[in-house]
Amino acid sequence: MIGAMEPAVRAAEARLPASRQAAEPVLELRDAAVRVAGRTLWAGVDLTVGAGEFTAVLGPNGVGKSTLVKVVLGAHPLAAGEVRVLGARPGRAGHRIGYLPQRRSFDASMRIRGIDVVRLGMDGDRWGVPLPLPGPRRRAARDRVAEVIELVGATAYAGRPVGECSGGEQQRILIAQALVRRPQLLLLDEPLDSLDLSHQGGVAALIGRICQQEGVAVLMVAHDVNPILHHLDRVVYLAEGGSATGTPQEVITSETLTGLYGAPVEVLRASDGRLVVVGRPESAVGGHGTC
Ligand SMILES: Nc1ncnc2c1ncn2[C@@H]1O[C@H](COP(=O)(O)OP(=O)(O)OP(=O)(O)O)[C@@H](O)[C@H]1O
Repeated sequence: MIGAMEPAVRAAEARLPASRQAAEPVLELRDAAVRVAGRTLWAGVDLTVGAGEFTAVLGPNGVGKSTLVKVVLGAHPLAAGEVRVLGARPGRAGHRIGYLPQRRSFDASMRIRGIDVVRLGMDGDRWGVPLPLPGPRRRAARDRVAEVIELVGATAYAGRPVGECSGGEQQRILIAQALVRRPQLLLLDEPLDSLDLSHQGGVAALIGRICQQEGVAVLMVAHDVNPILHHLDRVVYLAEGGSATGTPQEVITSETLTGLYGAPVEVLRASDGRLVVVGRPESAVGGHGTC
């Protein structure tokens, strides 16, 4: 097992402005391990995420990436170690966390408009008929919905039925919904899944911008690191029983992945900068062999 790469974390933190270095971490995991159905999925995860930082969770299918997100949400317990979310135990942060679950999309017959989907992020967790908000609060809510729709670049189609929107447009609407209550931490579970390459690039750039402009920390499960590679501050790479944490340049190397898998793995860089991982059980950096 490869533990956390503390020098890597220190190097990443040294790049941050002093105000952000001093602030309390948004998310901290210390020597964390998870068991599911009597099996240790991953262990030794050490991770510190500060405001405005973009972290990817990588690893093969079934290794426990979504389970890590559930740990942060407080929906799955750790078997060992510690986790702190916004200075408290998981499950206490409420609307300070925005969450986009895996494989959410809308049926083509869905008539609700994009703007209404975003507005549901404001108060959709409350049961019953909503009480009318007083004027100033109603205006503030409406302005925030418009602001966040503009932020994700969805103004042109937010008034259309969401079922008529493309996969990439729906993903932007859903990201807007997760952002509408100004979360400090955004959890995204494979938001690029099923998008074509150009939409992947657009949504990846959007998420990078959200980190920088809004100061939101993002933890994103990804199956292919390449679309987000240039926006990332660090990665958590999970493998059966172990983990490695650091900048992409430190973790996605032949040496680190060979140690993590306990079998020869080669990381190649294509002429366009994409990473290609060869000789391991299943791809988590791109397509198997090439990407
Ligand atoms: N409630 C459960 N009971 C038993 N096993 C479970 C349960 N929930 C998850 N698992 C198992 O735990 C493992 C990790 O699941 P998880 O969804 O976290 O993996 P993942 O890395 O996100 O996978 P993928 O890349 O395929 O989405 C899987 O083998 C899954 O079958």
